[in-house]
Amino acid sequence: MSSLSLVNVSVGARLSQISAKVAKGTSVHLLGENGAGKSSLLQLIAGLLCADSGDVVYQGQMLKDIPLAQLATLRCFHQQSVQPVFDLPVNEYLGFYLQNYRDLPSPLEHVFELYHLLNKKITTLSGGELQRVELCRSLIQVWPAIGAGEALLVLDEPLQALDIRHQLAFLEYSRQLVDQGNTLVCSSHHIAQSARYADKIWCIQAGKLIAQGGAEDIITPHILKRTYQCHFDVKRHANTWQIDALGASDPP
Ligand SMILES: Nc1ncnc2c1ncn2[C@@H]1O[C@H](COP(=O)(O)OP(=O)(O)OP(=O)(O)O)[C@@H](O)[C@H]1O
Repeated sequence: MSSLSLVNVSVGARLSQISAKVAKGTSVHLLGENGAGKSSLLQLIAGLLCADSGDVVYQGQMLKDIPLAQLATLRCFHQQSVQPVFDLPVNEYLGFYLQNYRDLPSPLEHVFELYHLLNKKITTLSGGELQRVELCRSLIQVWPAIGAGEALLVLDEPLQALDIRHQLAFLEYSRQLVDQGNTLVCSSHHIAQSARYADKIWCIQAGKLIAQGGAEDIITPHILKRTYQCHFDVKRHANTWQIDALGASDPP
């Protein structure tokens, strides 16, 4: 069953006639150059941007007909950059979102290694520390749905600012969440990590979905060149990928 269907969706000059399906319990990574439309598509999927034409259907219901309060229990949206406005310690900030939970769910505390950050003021965190707190906050919002394997996780550049250890910890954890039935749609500028961890990759170029499929079909020099206007050398190892960008001009 499809968790999410996009049917011929357009938004101004930002997205043009996008049609795709996301099965429940799968992960989709969006690749594309700056300004291609990845964030716009994620905002649309999260119900935060209205389509000019076409439909977004989530679990058999038109997304625009789902009350925001209900949607907020089913899907979370992690923004690409968040400026903290509250000068609060991290534990008090996250406490706003915990609702009926007394403590931070331990998998989140563990994956995002928040132990030593909990008493720090949120305004004093490094970029990567803030990213870990914000990812944690996004997942807390839908924690009951995650537990039931019913959540839709819409994450704009979740790997941004994370060091490599925290990138891998997040990617491994998101794989577990997807294997439990949750659905993940995220954007990424880390092509090799996406090739390794995504079930499906969507390539966005100038607001159009120009290619979609598994990594073995999509992560090719030809499709990456169409996506990024850049030449690539691609090598696949056992379960990792080596992807070298060779530059915009023709290779010698
Ligand atoms: N609120 C807005 N109103 C009008 N145009 C917008 C708005 N937000 C973004 N755009 C435009 O839509 C296009 C797609 O932007 P978007 O943020 O979706 O790109 P992106 O693929 O996420 O890029 P990046 O990799 O730089 O994050 C860009 O041309 C951008 O200038």
